[in-house]
Amino acid sequence: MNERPWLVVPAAGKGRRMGAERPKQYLPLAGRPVLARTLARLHQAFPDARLCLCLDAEDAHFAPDDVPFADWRRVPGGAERVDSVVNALAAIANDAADGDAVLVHDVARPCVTADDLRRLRAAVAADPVGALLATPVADTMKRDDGAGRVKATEPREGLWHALTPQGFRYGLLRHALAEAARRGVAVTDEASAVEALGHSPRLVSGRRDNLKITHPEDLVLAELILAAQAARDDHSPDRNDNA
Ligand SMILES: Nc1ccn([C@@H]2O[C@H](COP(=O)(O)OP(=O)(O)OP(=O)(O)O)[C@@H](O)[C@H]2O)c(=O)n1
Ligand SMILES: C[C@](O)(CO)[C@H](O)COP(=O)(O)O
Repeated sequence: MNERPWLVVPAAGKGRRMGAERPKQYLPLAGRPVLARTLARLHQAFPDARLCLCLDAEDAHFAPDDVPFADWRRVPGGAERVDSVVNALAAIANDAADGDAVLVHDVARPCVTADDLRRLRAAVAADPVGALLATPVADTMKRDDGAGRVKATEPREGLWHALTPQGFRYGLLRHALAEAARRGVAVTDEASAVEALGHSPRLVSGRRDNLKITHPEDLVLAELILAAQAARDDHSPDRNDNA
């Protein structure tokens, strides 16, 4: 496996659930756009990585100065997240080898730590199928009856929240996504496409504070998480990267 991973960052979403005046990746988070924060975390862990950044063709907010990587390219986003990832994999087809590691990370997850990123990368290197960060479900799970009442309490044993990054070898991931599209399999993350081939990606237990900014209150939480992480880690570059 090539030592320099490929990073695919889907950042072409509209942020409809956020309901802001611009896509959530361009909202300020502790003084910088969410996109800049997320890319800074990825760069901290993988300074030599090759980045594919999926952006909406009509994106009017992107600032190239927010990209800290030397080796990066812009790729047009697709209609859904999975289409953005497919576009990214197609864009690197001439440069990527089937055995190269590709880590896909939502731009909307700026609180991922360098430690989790490196552990995920190591798991991907060690596992022929691939791996994803995930965290065990901690709450009691209810199923509704479709009319606002509880139908059942579902067992939570063995249930995990899928996070990102999710990492796979280039050839397997491209094949899995193509097959999922051909068979009409619903794909909300990379792992589900690989699972549909009959494989079992490895679950790498990640931090619960690797939240996906989705709703307005998540932005407030993310700001608190970044502050707590910076206070915990004297060496965090986030302490000095507000410029
Ligand atoms: N067509 C799309 C849709 C989503 N994404 C990206 O996929 C990640 C996860 O998507 P989500 O959180 O659902 O983001 P949005 O699509 O922006 O949000 P919403 O569903 O509320 O509109 C985000 O980093 C988002 O930018 C993407 O690259 N291309
Ligand atoms: C990939 C993902 O972040 C895993 O939790 C998630 O599936 C993407 O979120 P979406 O709301 O389904 O786009």
